[in-house]
Amino acid sequence: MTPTILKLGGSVITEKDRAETLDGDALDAAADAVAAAMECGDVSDLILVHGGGSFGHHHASAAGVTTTEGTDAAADAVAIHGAMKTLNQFVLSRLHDRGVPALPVHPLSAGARNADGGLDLPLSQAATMLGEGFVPVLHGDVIATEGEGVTVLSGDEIVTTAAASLSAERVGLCSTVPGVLDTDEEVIPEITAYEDTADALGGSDAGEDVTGGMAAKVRELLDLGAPASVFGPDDIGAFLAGDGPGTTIRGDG
Ligand SMILES: Nc1ncnc2c1ncn2[C@@H]1O[C@H](COP(=O)(O)OP(=O)(O)OP(=O)(O)O)[C@@H](O)[C@H]1O
Ligand SMILES: C=C(C)CCOP(=O)(O)O
Repeated sequence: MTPTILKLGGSVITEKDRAETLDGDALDAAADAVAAAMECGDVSDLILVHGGGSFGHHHASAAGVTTTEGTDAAADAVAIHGAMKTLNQFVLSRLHDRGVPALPVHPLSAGARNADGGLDLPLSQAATMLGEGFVPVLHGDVIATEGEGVTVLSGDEIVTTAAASLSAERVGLCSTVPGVLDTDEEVIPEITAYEDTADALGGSDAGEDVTGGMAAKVRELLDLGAPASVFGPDDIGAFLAGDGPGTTIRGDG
């Protein structure tokens, strides 16, 4: 089994500058593209991951929790995790409306980080779901972290971890932008080293974001041993059909 992993950016499926606000039209369009690709056989072993948008990032920011700064307040952890489960439920129901057999996987209950930040995220549940014909849907979350309480786990880190442990064939990150943009706002077709694009790379312009926006995304994807595509919402279908839209990030692992 060589799955395809697609992340739906939180900035795509939510209104990132308004707390806990879904972008229903954008989520419908993404769900349409996934359902169409599955129905015509463009993709079969598909894992979906979604980001936090105005659900996770809003609560994480209010609690001062990031990928490295944790909290030991259970109420804050539950607020962040609960918001992400709410968003996950929206994603699942839009997929179910279209006949996609999606099942939730909540990382808080599955994995942990050690004191060095190393992530242990067992994914046998997702692998077994794939084998049974389901589409696992993971999401950015909080995760128990040695010495920090809980920290934020970004959807991007889930993507790279899952891609490595499940030997993903294809990896795609759908964000609001049509790819990684250079300083003239043109899509960069291929990135092989962080220094090539560092001048143009910033955080998220789409509201609160505790996980670092595009700069963090590129760093994460360069560490992956497989090529990954960053593209906009209009290119979900093209990606699932096997094209490499937007920017291809090709690190050396
Ligand atoms: N050089 C760049 N090219 C493209 N986008 C950039 C660049 N520099 C900064 N950005 C910002 O990065 C954002 C994408 O990162 P963001 O973390 O918001 O994505 P996401 O994965 O869709 O959302 P989330 O983190 O909520 O899941 C873009 O919307 C843009 O505002
Ligand atoms: C803020 C939380 C809880 C998840 C962040 O995931 P991301 O939006 O993929 O960076």
